[in-house]
Amino acid sequence: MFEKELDEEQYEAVTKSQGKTLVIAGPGSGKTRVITYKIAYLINSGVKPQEIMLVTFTKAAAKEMLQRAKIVSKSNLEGITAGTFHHVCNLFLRRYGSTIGLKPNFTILDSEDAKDLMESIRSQLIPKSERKTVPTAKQLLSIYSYMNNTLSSLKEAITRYNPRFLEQEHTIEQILIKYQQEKQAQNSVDYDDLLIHTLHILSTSKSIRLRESERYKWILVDEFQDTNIVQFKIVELLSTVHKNLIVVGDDAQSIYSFRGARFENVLDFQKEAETFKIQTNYRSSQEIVNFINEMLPKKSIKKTLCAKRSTGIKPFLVQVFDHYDEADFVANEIVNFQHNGISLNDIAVLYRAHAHSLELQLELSKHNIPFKLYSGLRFTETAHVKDCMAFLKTTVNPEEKISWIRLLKLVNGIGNIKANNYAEEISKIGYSALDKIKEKSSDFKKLRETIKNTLTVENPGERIKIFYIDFYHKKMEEKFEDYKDRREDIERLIEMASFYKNTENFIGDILISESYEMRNEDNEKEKVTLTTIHQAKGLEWKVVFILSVNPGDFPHIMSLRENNIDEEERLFYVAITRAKDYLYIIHSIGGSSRIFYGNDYLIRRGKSFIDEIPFHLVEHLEYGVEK
Ligand SMILES: Nc1ncnc2c1ncn2[C@@H]1O[C@H](COP(=O)(O)OP(=O)(O)OP(=O)(O)O)[C@@H](O)[C@H]1O
Repeated sequence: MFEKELDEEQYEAVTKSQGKTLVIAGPGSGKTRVITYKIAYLINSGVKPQEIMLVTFTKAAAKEMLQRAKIVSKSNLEGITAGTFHHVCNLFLRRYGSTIGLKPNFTILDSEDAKDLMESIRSQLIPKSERKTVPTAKQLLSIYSYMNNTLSSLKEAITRYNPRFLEQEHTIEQILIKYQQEKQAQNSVDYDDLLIHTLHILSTSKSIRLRESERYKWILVDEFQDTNIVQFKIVELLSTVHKNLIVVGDDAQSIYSFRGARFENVLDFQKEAETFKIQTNYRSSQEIVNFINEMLPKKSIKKTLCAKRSTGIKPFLVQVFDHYDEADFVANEIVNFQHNGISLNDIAVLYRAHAHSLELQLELSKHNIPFKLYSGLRFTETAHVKDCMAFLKTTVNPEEKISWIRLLKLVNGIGNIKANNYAEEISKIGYSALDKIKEKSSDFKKLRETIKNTLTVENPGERIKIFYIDFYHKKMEEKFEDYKDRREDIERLIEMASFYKNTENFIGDILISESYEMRNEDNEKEKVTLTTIHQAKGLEWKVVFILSVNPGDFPHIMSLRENNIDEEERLFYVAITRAKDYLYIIHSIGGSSRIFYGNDYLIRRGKSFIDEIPFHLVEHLEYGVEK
């Protein structure tokens, strides 16, 4: 059965795997195929669908695998349990939730609901005057979720999230206790509870554990490298009786530790499991595979991929001067590919952080190249960039009310009505109206002062910088949980703006590129994909560009500071393994000046992936000039 459809290693993994089994699947080696055929193989060997559980990372993956398995097995697979951990645990709790006091009609709070509940508890428990120092509802949920998904203590979770909140540990604990009580009183659970409650029931009730694990003769887990400790324990407990736990994954592609994924699950499981490796790569050209083999992350299980495809072109290692040259280079290459008949849909640009794509977004717009973003909003649509642009607009055109309203609403104590009234006033009589506004808060005075100070400055970059340092950075910390990432965007915005002599031109360029993009949103079919590497997981393109492979950008600045770059190595590995035919790794010698960190030189001396690249495996290109 299936000898023709599978290669030798896949065949072994499908037909010989039983008991505790770890299938280490290299990138592009056909993980999906192995799982699909394993299901079909089991069915054809007489296993009933209801005796199989398949757990996947996304709902879409489960659907795709089942569809294929149905075709291969010629069975409708009626009764199989398949889906994400959340799905599987939800089914479980519908049956057994009553043992921990959940009524069968319990409801699930989605992330928004959970945030609303947390917010209301936070407001109830913390007096208004003290709220500033307490984490926001979103931050509290992140801490809570990390604690649940890693089974760590509150202290550990806070330390990992942001040690500055340690002072608030007691308060945070009170809020979280109340949050738990409230959920229980409302007969509801959040996403994490689905896992935590399931684990609790399975660990404490022997009869349920035996009944369920008697039922599931085979448990298959996809993307095992990204499971957390709770998920790992759940599938172990569910396979207590038959012990047929087949997990498939690639330890070298584990990239979700920030969410609690535990790369060590693979290594721990390997100690007690039989291991199969599938190492034929069906995706990339021989040259790219040679390169991939050399870049295997150091701490991962040894594997050597063997390319199935014929030879192609070596990956390109491109040295540019700075981000502008980088954007210019990529845009030009994309135009060339287009001329050579390659569809824009076959091209992707990958980066470590959304901020690295900003110049490119503008450059693609200038070249009329449509693109879609998998990660984040368009630069110009993000709230913090819009805030800065609103400020900038008020400095050139006091008559524009929309920008004034946006800006004034940043001030504590100014809501919609006041902001509208003040904006009306300023648009009529100009900046002098600012002095007539009777707002006593120091916040407002600060804003007024900031505006006045910037009016005498020519350079738009300098204007945003003053606005940011004197006023906005505090607002950003209050408003956004991910303010650190957003700070990078602001740095880039300042950097871009500083190339312009006059503010009107800068605003014009930014807004025109934005309106071009809006116009072309829906009617263009072919688009280049711009995505973070995290979002590119599992996907593939003919042409892949990896941007900003500079110390501090990628590897990320935080990982360099913490001297923890293992996960960055795995991210780099995920990135390079997405390419089928053309791979470009781009780094800059100039780099960006990190205005607010001020320690750029230090960081730039940190680890660089470029130093690790065997030079004979890549084609070298240089682009751009020293400015
Ligand atoms: N035995 C095979 N013969 C021909 N093509 C195969 C075979 N096995 C897998 N493939 C093809 O290889 C490609 C990569 O497979 P798949 O997307 O499942 O990889 P993967 O292991 O999930 O990779 P990654 O982890 O890098 O995302 C697919 O196009 C798949 O159809």
